[in-house]
Amino acid sequence: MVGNGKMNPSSEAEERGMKSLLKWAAKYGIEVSESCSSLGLGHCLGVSWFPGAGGRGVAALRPISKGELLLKVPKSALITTDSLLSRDETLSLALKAHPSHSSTQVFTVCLLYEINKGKSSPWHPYFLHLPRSYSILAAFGELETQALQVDYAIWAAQKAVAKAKYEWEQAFTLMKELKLKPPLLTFRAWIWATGTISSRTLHIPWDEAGCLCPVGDLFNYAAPTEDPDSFENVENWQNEHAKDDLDIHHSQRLTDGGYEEDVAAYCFYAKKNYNVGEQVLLSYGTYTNLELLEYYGFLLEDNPNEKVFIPLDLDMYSLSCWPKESLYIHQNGRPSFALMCALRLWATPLQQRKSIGHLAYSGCPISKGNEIYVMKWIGKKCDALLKEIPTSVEEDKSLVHLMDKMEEYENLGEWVKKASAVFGGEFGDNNILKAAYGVEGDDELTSLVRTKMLIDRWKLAVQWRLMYKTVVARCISYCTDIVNSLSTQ
Ligand SMILES: C[S@@+](CC[C@H](N)C(=O)[O-])C[C@H]1O[C@@H](n2cnc3c(N)ncnc32)[C@H](O)[C@@H]1O
Repeated sequence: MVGNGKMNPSSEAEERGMKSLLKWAAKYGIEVSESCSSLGLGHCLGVSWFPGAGGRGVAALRPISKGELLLKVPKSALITTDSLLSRDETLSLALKAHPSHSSTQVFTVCLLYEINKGKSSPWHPYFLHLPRSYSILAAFGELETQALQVDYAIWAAQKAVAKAKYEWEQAFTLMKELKLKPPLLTFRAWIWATGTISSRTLHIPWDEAGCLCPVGDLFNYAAPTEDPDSFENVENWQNEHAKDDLDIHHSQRLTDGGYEEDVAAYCFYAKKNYNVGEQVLLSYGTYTNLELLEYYGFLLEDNPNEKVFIPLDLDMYSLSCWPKESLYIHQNGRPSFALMCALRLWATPLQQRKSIGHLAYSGCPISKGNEIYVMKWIGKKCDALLKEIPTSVEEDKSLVHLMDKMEEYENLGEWVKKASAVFGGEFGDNNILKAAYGVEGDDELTSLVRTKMLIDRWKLAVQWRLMYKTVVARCISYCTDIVNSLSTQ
C-alpha cells in the first residue's frame, strides 16, 4: 500500500500533535530528524496516513533495503512495569501488598496510575497520542458479540469480556488504594488500558507483560508469510500440506524488531525492500483473523495465516493424535493437513485403521473411495453450516457495503431507516443502534462517539463472519472439484 506521505489531511491538529510527540521523543533519545520531513523519524521514515491499512502508520521517505536498521528506541524511553515502579515509591509499596496479580494486570494498573498523574507524568505527551478507544474482543458488547454469528467466535468474545471483567474486579482494591480518579477506576478505563497493552506492547525478555515503545508502536502490521521461494515448483499435494507445519515456526522467524541488550535499545529492521512512500510494516506475530480481532481490534481481508474451524464429531477429535487447533480450513478453502489425516482415518473401517493408519498419518490418501467419502463429508458439513447461519455471504457483503456508505449520509437516522429496510434481522427489537443511542445521561457528542465506536465494532463482527463464510464456501468448491476430478479418473 502506497501512502501519500502526509498525515490524515482532515486532521491538522493531529499533525501538530504528532510534531510535538516527535520533539518529545527526540529528548528521550529516540532518533528523530526534522530535516527529512516535518513528520520525519530519523533519515528514512515519516509518520503518514494509510486509509484501509491501519490509518496512522510509518512511511519510507527514501528507498529502504531489507535488513536496514529503521529505528532505535533506547531503554530509557520504554514504558515498562519496572520503569514506572522505579520512579514511584507509593506505587511500588502498594503493589507489594497484592502479589497475586498477573504481570499484565500489574502493568495495566501501573499504566492507569501513570495516566492519573496527568501532565506531571513524563509520558504525558506520549499518552496524548494513544487511541481513544479500541475494538478488541474484550470491548465487544452483547450485540456485536452475537453479530459474529459463529459459535467459537462468540465464545472467544464472551471469554475475553469475562476475563477482562474478572481481572478488573480483582485489581479494583489496589486501584482504589492508589486513589485513581473515578473515571480511571471504571471498567471502561480498564478495557482502554487492556487495549493499549494488548495492541501496542512489544516483547521484552524481562517482563511477560512487554513494554510500550513510543514511536516504535506506530508501525502497522503485515502478516508474516513464508519465503515465496521455499515451496516454488512443489506441486506435490503432500508437500503443499507441509506448509501447515511451517506456520508453527513463523513466530520464531520474526526478525523485524527486538530488544538488543548490547545497545540497550529496541531496534527495528526492514524485513523487505521499500520504495519511497510505501508503508513500512512489522510482523507482530502469526495470527488468525479472530486472534487479530482479539488482541489488536482489526482484521485482514487477505490473511495467509487465517484458520477457519468447522464443528467436527467428537470421535474425529479423539481418534487422531492431532491437536484440535490443527484441524482447520485454510484461507484458500483447503482442509489442513491434520484435518485431512484425521478424517481419512475416521473414514477407514475400524478393523483396517491399524494396518493403514501410517498412510493417514503421513498425509497420503488412503484410497480413491476414502478420499471421495472424506471430501463429500467436508463439503456437506460446510454446506449445512452455511445454511444454519442467519445471513448469507451476499447479505453480509451488502451490509458491509452499506456500512461503508454510512459516512455519505448527513443524518444517521436516514441511514438506519435504509439499512433497517434491507436488514430486518440485524435491526430487530434488539437494535444495535438503539443500544448505542439508548444510554441515558449522554450528551449529543458522547452519544455520537459511542455510536461510532459501536458501529466500528459491529462492522468488524460482520466482516469477520463474512470472511468465515467465504472460506467455508471456498472449501465447498475445493471439495466438489476434488470429488469431480477423482470420479472421472
Ligand atoms: C501498534 S499500533 C500501530 C499504529 C496505529 N495505527 C496508531 O495509529 O497508533 C497497532 C494498531 O494499529 C492498527 N493496525 C495495525 N496494522 C493494521 C492493518 N494492517 N490493518 C488495519 N489496522 C491495523 C490496529 O488498530 C492495531 O491495533
